[in-house]
Amino acid sequence: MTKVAILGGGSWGTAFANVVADAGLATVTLWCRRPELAAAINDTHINPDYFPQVQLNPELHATTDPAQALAGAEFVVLAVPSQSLRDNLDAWRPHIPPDAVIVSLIKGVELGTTLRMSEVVRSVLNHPADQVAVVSGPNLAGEIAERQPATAVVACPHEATAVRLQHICKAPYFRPYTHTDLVGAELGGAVKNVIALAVGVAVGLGFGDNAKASLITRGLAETVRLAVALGADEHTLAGLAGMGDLVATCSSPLSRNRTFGEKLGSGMSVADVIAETRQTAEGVRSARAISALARDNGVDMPITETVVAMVDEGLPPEEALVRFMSRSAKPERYGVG
Ligand SMILES: NC(=O)C1=CN([C@@H]2O[C@H](COP(=O)(O)OP(=O)(O)OC[C@H]3O[C@@H](n4cnc5c(N)ncnc54)[C@H](O)[C@@H]3O)[C@@H](O)[C@H]2O)C=CC1
Ligand SMILES: O=C(CO)COP(=O)(O)O
Repeated sequence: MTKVAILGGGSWGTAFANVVADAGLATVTLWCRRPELAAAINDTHINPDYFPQVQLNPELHATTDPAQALAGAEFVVLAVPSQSLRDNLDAWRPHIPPDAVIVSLIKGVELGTTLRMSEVVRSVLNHPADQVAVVSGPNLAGEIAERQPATAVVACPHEATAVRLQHICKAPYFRPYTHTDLVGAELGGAVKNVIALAVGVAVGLGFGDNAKASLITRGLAETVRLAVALGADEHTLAGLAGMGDLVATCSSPLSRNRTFGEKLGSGMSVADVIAETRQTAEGVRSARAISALARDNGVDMPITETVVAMVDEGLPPEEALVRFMSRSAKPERYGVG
């Protein structure tokens, strides 16, 4: 059987490891940071910290030893926060088989370098582009852990690699589609977290569906502008990794990014929201990196910039709204192509 290592026993790492175990074509080892979590998964087949109500596949094995997780792995799946990935990869590098396919589940952009996660992987591991893939799409981990139906995109510039990955994660409730547009799939996932934050703010301010739909649609427009400027196919963003993920995340109270924004919009300070947010809300730190990437490429991303102003510069949500609504009048389509 194919050997798969999944590095990161948080919500998506656990849920995705369960998908691969349920798909039944691979042996799956989940690397967790904490020994008590690994022991609970091995002994009870439950991840008590993230999904206490879910019975995981009993074939799923957990360990805190990266060497054990990575020995002989044909697929190495990364499920840690975007801003720690580089340090994690540095530590794991000696154990990662050079011919393994590296799969990023991570939806973020690195602060400082503005690199996408696949670029961070390649810069640390020197893996060829054909051996680096991403999984993205409307994939709220809580629903997938409960084995509710979902679809996803598995993207790799080398189509045969995407097909191999598709096979090992195709479970009865999880339907992955292949794609070769890695850039589009990655940016769709990263930017939607920022847009979900903005939608959350609108919800927290008490606004209704017109405001939400406007942010989702204009959020997609600025995602497309950035992605196309960086070489993506604009149609990718009309698919699961673009519109699909954006709609799911912006509509769901399960979304950590939307919830973060909702708390800001209802009057909490950024520091207070950060203090009570236990799981990763990627949009909070990736917003600044995405806005820098946009600026470097001459792309206008007003929603992203407004989120940066609220999260990093303390702009009150009410003022952010005024700033956004008073921008100069424009045609609906500009700056694409
Ligand atoms: N939760 C979800 O519904 C989905 C999440 N994602 C993406 O997956 C990535 C991981 O997110 P989640 O699993 O949701 O986050 P999480 O907060 O639930 O789990 C993060 C995991 O990384 C570990 N971790 C945190 N800091 C670390 C560090 N410095 N070194 C090593 N490990 C560290 C934690 O112990 C935990 O196991 C994010 O980029 C997120 O955007 C993508 C799709 C769905
Ligand atoms: O990426 C996700 C759904 O596809 C999860 O969104 P949050 O990180 O906002 O919870």
